[in-house]
Amino acid sequence: MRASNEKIIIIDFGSPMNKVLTRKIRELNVYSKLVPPSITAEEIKNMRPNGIVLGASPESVYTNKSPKPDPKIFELDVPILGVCYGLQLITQFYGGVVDDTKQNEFGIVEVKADSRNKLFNGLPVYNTAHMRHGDRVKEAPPGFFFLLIHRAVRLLPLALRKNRFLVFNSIPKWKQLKTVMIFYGIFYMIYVDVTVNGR
Ligand SMILES: NC(=O)CC[C@H](N)C(=O)O
Repeated sequence: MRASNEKIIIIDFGSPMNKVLTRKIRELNVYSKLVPPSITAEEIKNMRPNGIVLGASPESVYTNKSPKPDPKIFELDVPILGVCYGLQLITQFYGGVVDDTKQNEFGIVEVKADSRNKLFNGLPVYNTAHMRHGDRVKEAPPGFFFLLIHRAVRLLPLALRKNRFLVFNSIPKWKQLKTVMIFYGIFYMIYVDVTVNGR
């Protein structure tokens, strides 16, 4: 496979999954770099990434001690993907509500996709995802909407906001996503091997 010139920056908020994510992106022949939350938007801009991933964390976004990125990253003209905690950060930043479900969930769950969206072209409507969380997105921010629904709790918004396209070289089994979309949050761990149709 030919290496692409693309570069993805992953902000590490403390979960070991962020290292897995970094490696998985590299396996797609896309350069990826894991950086601490203290990195500034200016520093990221100078790295000229094609996309930014806000990674997972054991912390909860609504506490004081939770790590936060430089809010100016949201002003950069770079697509952002939020995974888990990253999704919750985006939700909170844009005025949605994240709360505590008071029950930790760890393992495989069934999720239902909005099949009208091209992101899910060629994939079954019902799928499984690997989850590890205690919090949920209770209310999506204005302009965002849920694209993946957990059967029990609606905590899987893959939210569309702006037409900023993030292009990975290819995503095996998600090859339709040569165009992975926009500015969005995703709680669906496509990079975890145990996720059917994920990787
Ligand atoms: N996987 C995660 O990033 C979890 C985020 C957050 N700590 C939660 O419990 O929901």
